[in-house]
Amino acid sequence: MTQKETLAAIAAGLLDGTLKVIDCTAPLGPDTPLLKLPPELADDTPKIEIHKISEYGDRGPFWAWNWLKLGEHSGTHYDAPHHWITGKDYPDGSVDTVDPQKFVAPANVIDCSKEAAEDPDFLLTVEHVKAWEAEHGEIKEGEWVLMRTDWDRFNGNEAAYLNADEHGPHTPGPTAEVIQYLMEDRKALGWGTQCIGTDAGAAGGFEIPFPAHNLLHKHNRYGLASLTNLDKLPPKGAILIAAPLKIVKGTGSPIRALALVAG
Ligand SMILES: O=C(O)C(=O)c1ccccc1S
Ligand SMILES: [Ca+2]
Ligand SMILES: [Mn+2]
Repeated sequence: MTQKETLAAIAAGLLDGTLKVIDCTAPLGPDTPLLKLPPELADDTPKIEIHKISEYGDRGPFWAWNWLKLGEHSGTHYDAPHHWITGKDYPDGSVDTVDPQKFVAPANVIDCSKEAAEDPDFLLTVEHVKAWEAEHGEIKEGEWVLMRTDWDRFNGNEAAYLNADEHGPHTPGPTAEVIQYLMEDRKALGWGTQCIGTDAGAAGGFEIPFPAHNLLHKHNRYGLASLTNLDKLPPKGAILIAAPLKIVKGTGSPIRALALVAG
């Protein structure tokens, strides 16, 4: 099949509905859960605000529009290499300089939903990833690897989504070795999760603090956080559209994550 025929088939599938578009994005507004870091360590992203400029009234008779107070790393969002000190020097490491060719790519979805339901501190290991590859096929260079935990079910309740106690947040994520493996052995495009960030909740206390951020961006690769509806994606075969806003020198951006899935 030629590229033209491939595109024509995609167009036909989109129009007749046999090629499904799955929304992998959480609602973005004042109720969006945001990361809470230890106050003695860091400042946090402020809550999202949506301010009305006009709504067909005396300040704009025929139109409605708002202005936003919005952090780059809010809701379903994209982490660019400049987000982390290990990626700070890449000339193509901010959201406005990442090659757009990287904004559409195949996705591997590793289902950890049962493990995460049993243990909120569940960590995906290289053994898990290799067992998954043995069943579904190898992760190929340039593909996304997404950790399905169905944590999006808590997204409407910030306390449940962050799941913190006196010891800190308890949310699932990867070991450092998994990210090392995906970056160095598989040359994956990046790593995505359904939790507040690409790292596990306890990752601040790991030997390499926040290893997913550290290693993804050290390798000039990308992260996705707060994804939804990964339960609607197959283990392999989906195409993920994950394009950040072209924020000048931006370290990340809220995105509308969309997956193309064969019907
Ligand atoms: O990239 C993020 O939004 C994120 O998860 C994060 C940001 C800053 C510090 C730690 C983390 S864990
Ligand atoms: Ca769902
Ligand atoms: Mn982020």
